[in-house]
Amino acid sequence: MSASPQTRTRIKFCGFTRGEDIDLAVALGVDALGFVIWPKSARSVNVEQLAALSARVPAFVTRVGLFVDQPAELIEQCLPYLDMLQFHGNETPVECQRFSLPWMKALRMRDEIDLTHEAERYHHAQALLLDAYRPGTPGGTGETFDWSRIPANLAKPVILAGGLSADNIADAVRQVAPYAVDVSGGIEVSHGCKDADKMASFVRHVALADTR
Ligand SMILES: O=C(O)c1ccccc1N[C@@H]1O[C@H](COP(=O)(O)O)[C@@H](O)[C@H]1O
Repeated sequence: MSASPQTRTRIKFCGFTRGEDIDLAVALGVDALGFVIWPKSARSVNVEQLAALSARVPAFVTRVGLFVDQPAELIEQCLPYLDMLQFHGNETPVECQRFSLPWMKALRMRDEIDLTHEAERYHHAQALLLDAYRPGTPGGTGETFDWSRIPANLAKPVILAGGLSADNIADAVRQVAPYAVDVSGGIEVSHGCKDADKMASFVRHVALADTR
């Protein structure tokens, strides 16, 4: 539910593990930086690493913690270092809502998903993040999905994710007109290590698409 007209597509870069990559993303004007707390990810950081990386993020840049069906106690430990939560597993609306921070719910685009219903179900979410579906993997697959499956006028802001890169982001922004876009693999040299040129090119292509 968007209250005001959108002027530009917001950008979230996800999966930071290195301070120098954070500095580059901030310099590029990226709106939100994601930290994967899920330990099975090749991009995961623990609470101590999160604290150190989070301290590097200046004011007015949103620090997002990504969790996949993890214990509430662990999430509570991370809260002081975050501004927003990203639930990327099978968390229920009640489970997402029990913390003191705003949150987004990631939905994987399996064939039978009903996004209108999910938007009602997760009505306390600030946004819905739409990602590709690969059985057995919660996300970060580097795969795209058919963007035409996203209904127009969904009751929640859409954060488009899944296999985005400088090569396809302009098409994605023009076709979907999402509130924001989120990328991890498409701006990396290797898992958790971001590529300065890919990050800059991604931001440039979003801006170009926004102006047309
Ligand atoms: O990045 C991960 O390792 C990850 C692990 C578990 C769930 C989600 C994960 N990342 C999120 O997945 C999407 C798409 O990533 P990609 O651009 O296709 O690599 C994005 O929202 C990441 O935040």
